[in-house]
Amino acid sequence: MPTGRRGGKARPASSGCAHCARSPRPAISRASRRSCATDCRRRQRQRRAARTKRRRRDERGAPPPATPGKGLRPLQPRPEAAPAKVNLYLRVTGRRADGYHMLDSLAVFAAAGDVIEAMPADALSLSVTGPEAGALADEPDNLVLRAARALADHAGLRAGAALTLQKNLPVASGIGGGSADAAAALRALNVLWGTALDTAALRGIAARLGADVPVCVESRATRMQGIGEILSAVLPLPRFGLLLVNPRIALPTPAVFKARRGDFSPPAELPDRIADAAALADWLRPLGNDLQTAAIGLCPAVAEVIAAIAAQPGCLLARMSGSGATCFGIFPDESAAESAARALPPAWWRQGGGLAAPTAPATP
Ligand SMILES: C[C@@](CO)(OP(=O)(O)O)[C@H](O)COP(=O)(O)OP(=O)(O)OC[C@H]1O[C@@H](n2ccc(N)nc2=O)[C@H](O)[C@@H]1O
Ligand SMILES: Nc1ncnc2c1ncn2[C@@H]1O[C@H](COP(=O)(O)OP(=O)(O)O)[C@@H](O)[C@H]1O
Repeated sequence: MPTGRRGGKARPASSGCAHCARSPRPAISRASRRSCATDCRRRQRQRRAARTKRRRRDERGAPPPATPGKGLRPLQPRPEAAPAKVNLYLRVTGRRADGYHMLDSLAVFAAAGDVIEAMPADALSLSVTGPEAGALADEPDNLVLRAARALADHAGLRAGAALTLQKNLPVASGIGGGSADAAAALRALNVLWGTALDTAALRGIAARLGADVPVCVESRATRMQGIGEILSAVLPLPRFGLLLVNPRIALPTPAVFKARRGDFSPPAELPDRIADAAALADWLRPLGNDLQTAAIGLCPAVAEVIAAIAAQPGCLLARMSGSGATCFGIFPDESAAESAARALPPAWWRQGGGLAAPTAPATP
């Protein structure tokens, strides 16, 4: 008759160890059988102790100890892309009582970007590498660490991680590098810590870190409204080449919003269909970037960069992204954008190519 165990599979009775009903091979010695029985008694004692501890904790109503969740944890760090955000148009539609501006913008994500990696560790740490790392040397509170703390708080964890940021994007440059890094850290730690939050929950945490962070969770073409937290899917965009150029002058976002003058703009009207890169540029042309004039006032090099991009063969539109000073050009394809990048002054930061693959599944 099978000797069943509570909630487990029935095991056959045997002449082996009396405690675990393990059936030793006939060749096994008496000494081995004795040692098996000793092991089993020890395991039984450990299981009993654990059950007693759990029961006592339940009786006290205490929560389980704060440790990372039990989801999948990568043995090797999976590099998490943090693609640059580009505002194809940006309209300032109003201002809230707290000083934040209401926006209407179409954000896309370039193949160029930073990279985050997260490894298991007892404490939280960040090491910054890459060509633009120097600009963050004096950063007192990197957005990557702020994102990690925000996720741990949300999940009620006391968890650590050794984070690495490969900083390729210029800092304070209107392409949301810090926001992309924060969003990538949330995604990487959501896996490492097994917190398994969905995209909508990650966006909620992201919104507490900065206006641009929610859109960077998925990194797909998205219309941003409100102060950046109201996100809606857009019609499929045609394939096009994207050139990014920064004159290597940092432009802080608050200063540009402060310098903006003039009326607010109405939101854009989105077409049903955009046939190709030329039609995309034609639609975007009148929509503008309402921060561009203010940015040029603070940093005249922005006008120089826009003129240089516009003069490249095949350029369909040249404009500033976000609060600058990075500017972008739309080209018929990736190779035209790459050629234009090579033709521009090497003293500028230039990246030509296409769009990034989305970094998270689309939110329903
Ligand atoms: C302008 C945009 C357009 O995508 O991009 P960037 O130029 O930063 O890349 C964003 O709205 C920037 O978002 P983000 O850089 O996350 O801004 P936050 O850290 O939240 O805010 C920095 C400061 O910018 C101003 N700010 C930001 C967003 C907004 N909708 N209205 C504002 O007035 C506020 O002065 C705020 O104190
Ligand atoms: N990982 C990070 N990358 C860039 N900037 C960061 C980061 N962490 C904190 N910051 C701070 O955030 C500010 C905005 O950075 P960034 O996102 O690069 O600007 P923008 O949104 O204009 O492209 C920087 O001036 C810097 O002080």
